[in-house]
Amino acid sequence: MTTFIHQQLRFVITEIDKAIENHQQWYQNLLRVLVSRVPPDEKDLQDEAHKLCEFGQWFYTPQAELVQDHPTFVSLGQAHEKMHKSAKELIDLVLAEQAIPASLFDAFNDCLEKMRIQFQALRHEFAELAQNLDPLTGAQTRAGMQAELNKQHSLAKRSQQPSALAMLDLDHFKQINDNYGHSMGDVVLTQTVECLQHVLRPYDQLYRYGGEEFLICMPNTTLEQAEQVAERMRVMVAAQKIIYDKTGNLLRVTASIGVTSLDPERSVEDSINLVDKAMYEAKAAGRNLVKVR
Ligand SMILES: Nc1nc2c(ncn2[C@@H]2O[C@H](COP(=O)(O)OP(=O)(O)OP(=O)(O)O)[C@@H](O)[C@H]2O)c(=O)[nH]1
Repeated sequence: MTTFIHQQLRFVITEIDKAIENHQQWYQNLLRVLVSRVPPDEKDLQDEAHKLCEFGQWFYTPQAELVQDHPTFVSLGQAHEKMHKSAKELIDLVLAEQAIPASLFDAFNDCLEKMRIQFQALRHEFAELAQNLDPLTGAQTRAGMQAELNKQHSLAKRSQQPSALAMLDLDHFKQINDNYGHSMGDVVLTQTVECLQHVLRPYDQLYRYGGEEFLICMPNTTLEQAEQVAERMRVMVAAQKIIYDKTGNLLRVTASIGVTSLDPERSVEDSINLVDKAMYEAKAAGRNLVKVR
């Protein structure tokens, strides 16, 4: 499944809001066609009417590519298409000066209601996703962290599926703020999260745990694999090219990373404490290091 960044989520929510409003307006016009026999909109008479309304024009273009595979969007796409096809049947009958059977009108209303429910479900889902993302970096906030860790913990207990945690803290971050300014510090945080997201798999979870500290939960990952991922993250963070002035001068940043397993035999809190300890060991041993506990 696609991982969305905060800005993308906001953009999609705006499109959903527009679609809800436009379809409200569209429905009123349809009623005028059906009841008062005003001429219909040409677009509604086309077989591909669902691609021609404003939402369709957005949904069926590359612009909306990032949501087209999303399961709730797939269902919405189907409900939306069915509703437009059903509306076309009603309009065709009106144009042929035939009565609309009550069953057909009921079927249309049913489609309309299903589509509205899908829109609301999507809005709710995306608003919730956006709420749980840190607006600066796009990493997840700690809001949903405990629930996710508990879930992985009980999965590990029931199915013997190993999970691992990593705690990553940027080194001497205060100096970055002091030397280059707080807004440059913000750029470093944002760029680092982007860089980490390239290393992580879609089902890994990246949480902003504190200012410049991130907790990573890696489901279905052994301790050895987690150490390799952490090593890749360390190398990628250190290799980042962060430009800090107009002449293209680069700023370098490194990270200290602790790794441990989300061991079903101990509590989630104990695993977090342990991964934190491992991260501090990496700091104490000279920084820009991975330590496993
Ligand atoms: N720019 C920026 N700075 C932040 C943010 N959140 C926390 N910080 C800063 O991060 C710095 C963290 O500093 P310290 O905890 O002293 O750690 P450090 O300088 O990274 O040193 P070590 O962790 O020991 O390597 C503080 O100066 C915070 O103000 C943020 O959102 N943006």
